[in-house]
Amino acid sequence: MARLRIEERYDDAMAESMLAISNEMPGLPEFLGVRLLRFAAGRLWSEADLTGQVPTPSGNVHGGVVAAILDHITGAVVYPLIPDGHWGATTELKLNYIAPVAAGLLQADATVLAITNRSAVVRAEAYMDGRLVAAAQGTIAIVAPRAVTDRAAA
Ligand SMILES: CC(C)(COP(=O)(O)OP(=O)(O)OC[C@H]1O[C@@H](n2cnc3c(N)ncnc32)[C@H](O)[C@@H]1OP(=O)(O)O)[C@@H](O)C(=O)NCCC(=O)NCCSC(=O)Cc1ccccc1
Repeated sequence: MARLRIEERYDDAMAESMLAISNEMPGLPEFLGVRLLRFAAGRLWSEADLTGQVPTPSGNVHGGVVAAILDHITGAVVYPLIPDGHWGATTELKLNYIAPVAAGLLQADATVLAITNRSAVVRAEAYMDGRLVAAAQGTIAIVAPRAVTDRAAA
């Protein structure tokens, strides 16, 4: 497969489908209250109402909640760029907590910095009241469906 640019890979129908699926299905996004808002080629915007999240003893939202949200959007942003049925498997994610997060509305966005046929490097940032509170960067492996992998190995 030839190396394609992000704009050439972008599938708007897949992006729409991701918005519908991710915002309706139960699971971690529902648990965290995170909603995907909008995709563009290699970009994703989201928000999460952290009002109901259990705070740490210091009264702030647990860092793991913010990490899970950034993990979710760094994976999700890749889907409109990869072949239908492939899996975006996060293999590494590093994160800086920059400021304490109080209960309220968190805004987070993800950007694909680079993508090949096998992996993507993605950056994500989280904001509270316009202030940067966390930044992450990760590697997403692009994994073919098992049936394709199994046929190639046979
Ligand atoms: C698969 C790979 C990434 C790379 O493996 P490779 O270099 O290709 O090596 P190899 O071929 O040796 O396979 C190794 C093992 O993988 C298995 N396998 C292979 N292909 C498939 C397949 N198609 N489906 C299922 N399994 C498959 C294979 O059977 C073998 O299993 P075994 O060891 O025999 O039992 C592996 O390192 C891995 O799974 N890492 C963990 C990633 C992870 O769980 N990340 C966190 C969740 S992602 C997330 O949350 C992001 C997100 C957010 C929002 C929305 C959506 C997404």
